[in-house]
Amino acid sequence: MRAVCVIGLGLIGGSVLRAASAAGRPVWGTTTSEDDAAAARADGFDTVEVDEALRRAAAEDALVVVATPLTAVRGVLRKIAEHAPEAWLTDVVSVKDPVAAEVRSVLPGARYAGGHPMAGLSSSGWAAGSGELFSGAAWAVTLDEDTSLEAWREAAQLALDCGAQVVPTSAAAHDSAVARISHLPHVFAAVLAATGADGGPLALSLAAGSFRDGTRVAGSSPDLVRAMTEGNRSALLDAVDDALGRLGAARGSLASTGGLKSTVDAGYDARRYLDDLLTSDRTSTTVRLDATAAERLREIGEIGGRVVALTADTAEIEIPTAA
Ligand SMILES: O=C(O)C(=O)C[C@]1(C(=O)O)C=C[C@@H](O)C=C1
Repeated sequence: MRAVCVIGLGLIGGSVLRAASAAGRPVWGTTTSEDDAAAARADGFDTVEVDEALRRAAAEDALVVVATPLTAVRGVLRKIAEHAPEAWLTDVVSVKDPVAAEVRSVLPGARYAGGHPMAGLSSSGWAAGSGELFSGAAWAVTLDEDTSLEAWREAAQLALDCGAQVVPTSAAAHDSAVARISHLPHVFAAVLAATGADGGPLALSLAAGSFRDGTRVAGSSPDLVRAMTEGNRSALLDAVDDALGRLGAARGSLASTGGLKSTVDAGYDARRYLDDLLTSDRTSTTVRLDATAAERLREIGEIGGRVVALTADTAEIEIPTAA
């Protein structure tokens, strides 16, 4: 089993390290946080300083996983270029196009496929992580024209070892999807929390389920939220525009007719669809891919003992999810 070297041992990196280790892979990690390093060591994990971690990655032909905030990625890639310029490489950063662009410019020899586990908590740091964080979660693994299939397979295998479900996507399609279902919710949560707080102590002392659910991620680390939302600026602007259009329509309708029917009905239908998706007894994931990506994935055939099946005409991919 290929060894795994994790750079950044916060909530996500720390959870990858634990899960990969539990899957039986040799693992070590490195972090600039003294607290996270000490906590990881106390839990029995091998942590070393970054140069040593990367020298070891080169010697053992390990998979290097970048698990730092987007703002630190360029510096980390430069370090990797110094010690392991042809590394097997993936990352768990929540935007994919900017990371892929950095890899192309700083580490052209790396065998890279981007990754993004769709799991998190509003708390951060090693102590908040767990080897089960990704269990059953979707994990995007990016496939673009210049992605090597071997690198894609390595990144997908890590996701499977962490108990996640692989969702293949291009970096650009990922970024616009995630702008809507992750970055926009973080902006909404911030706006909602601040708007509710403007209602004063009475409003907050009456706050119950809807306000708590809608504002939960407003309690996430502001630095991390800013790094992911600002890092996906263009796609997020489109999503914000779309949402503003809907809010404007809701306001217009409320002001003119007093009715919110179309707003509420559209939200209800969307949420019911999501619930069906989450609760259905799925034995496979179906993702629509463009024809080129589908054709390339067909070459992989199988990852982690699971067959990747493509339906011929529609360029959809079915990945059985049963472990
Ligand atoms: O559950 C949370 O607290 C999260 O914010 C997790 C969440 C999200 O759902 O938006 C946030 C960022 C990650 O990149 C992926 C998932």
